[in-house]
Amino acid sequence: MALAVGMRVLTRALLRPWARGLRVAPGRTGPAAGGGDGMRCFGSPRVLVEPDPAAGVAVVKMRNPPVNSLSLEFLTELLISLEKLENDKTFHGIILTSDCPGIFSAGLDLTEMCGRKPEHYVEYWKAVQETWLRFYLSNLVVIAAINGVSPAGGCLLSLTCDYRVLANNPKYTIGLNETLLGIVAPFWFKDTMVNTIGHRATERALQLGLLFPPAEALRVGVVDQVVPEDQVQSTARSVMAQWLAIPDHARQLTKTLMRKPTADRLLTERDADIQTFVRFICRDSVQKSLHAYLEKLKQKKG
Ligand SMILES: CCCCCCCCC/C=C/C(=O)SCCNC(=O)CCNC(=O)[C@H](O)C(C)(C)COP(=O)(O)OP(=O)(O)OC[C@H]1O[C@@H](n2cnc3c(N)ncnc32)[C@H](O)[C@@H]1OP(=O)(O)O
Repeated sequence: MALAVGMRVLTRALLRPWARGLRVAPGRTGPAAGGGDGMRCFGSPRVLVEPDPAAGVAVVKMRNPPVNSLSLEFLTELLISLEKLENDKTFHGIILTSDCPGIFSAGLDLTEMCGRKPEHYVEYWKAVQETWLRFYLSNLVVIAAINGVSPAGGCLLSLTCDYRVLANNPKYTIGLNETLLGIVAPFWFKDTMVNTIGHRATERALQLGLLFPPAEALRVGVVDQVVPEDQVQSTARSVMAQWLAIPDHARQLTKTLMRKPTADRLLTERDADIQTFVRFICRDSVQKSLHAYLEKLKQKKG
């Protein structure tokens, strides 16, 4: 498909400067998680991929401690892993989960958006856009096994998936809480949420910066299933089997049909969106809010 090919070329071009110096980590030996045929785990320092070739599935574990914040390097590694799996005909689905106990992802890395130069903000925002586009439109079935708290960008990442399973732990809240930080969720964050839970629920959730605990997240539809913590991975696997039983080309085309109009909106306004982000993030008032928020996080410990 022209769009997919175009995006791939774009990704490669975008990734090249960031990817320089990144080395793929040597795989752990032994059978893949889920009883695969012994194919080695692979990945990079911040992303561990556990392949199960027999099932056509790979578990992608985010491991950017302490909180899986979506830094530029981490996003780059995630994209490289996704591209590698998409290019390997063995795989039809991935389960996206976390290797950091209690945290799925703390969202965008606040240090990438604070006290940096405008050129850095441009580079960072391109990576955030690219990650959203690539995950949102991936031909693979992508299931989020959400085993921790998932605010803002962490929630967005899970919303790009085809299905979300959340561990039933009251601490594991999920939502787009940007307004609480004095910032605004961009239109494509909002569109992704609208496509998932509808306009009215999104309007309320975004303005109030709601972080939903599991029962509430299920009720409003931010997640598809809430299960005991020790069943998140096994549930994600059974759901995956159900999705993989559908003829792949029909499922892929249907996914594109559903998601392309939303993705196209960003694709046509990509540069303008970068400019909007940079203008917004460079404002003194926004920088002050973000600094204050980061300080509050740091002081929590002391
Ligand atoms: C018009 C439109 C224009 C466009 C307008 C712009 C649009 C931008 C959209 C933004 C989207 C986002 O995702 S913004 C990010 C939103 N994210 C959040 O609000 C989550 C903030 N974090 C938390 O609430 C908590 O850290 C939480 C994840 C629950 C984990 O709590 P814990 O007690 O386990 O851990 P903590 O002690 O808090 O954190 C451990 C360390 O990690 C750091 N840390 C925590 N979250 C971090 C983060 N997101 N980025 C960087 N660093 C983070 C802390 O400062 C600590 O650093 P040390 O003290 O040094 O160890």
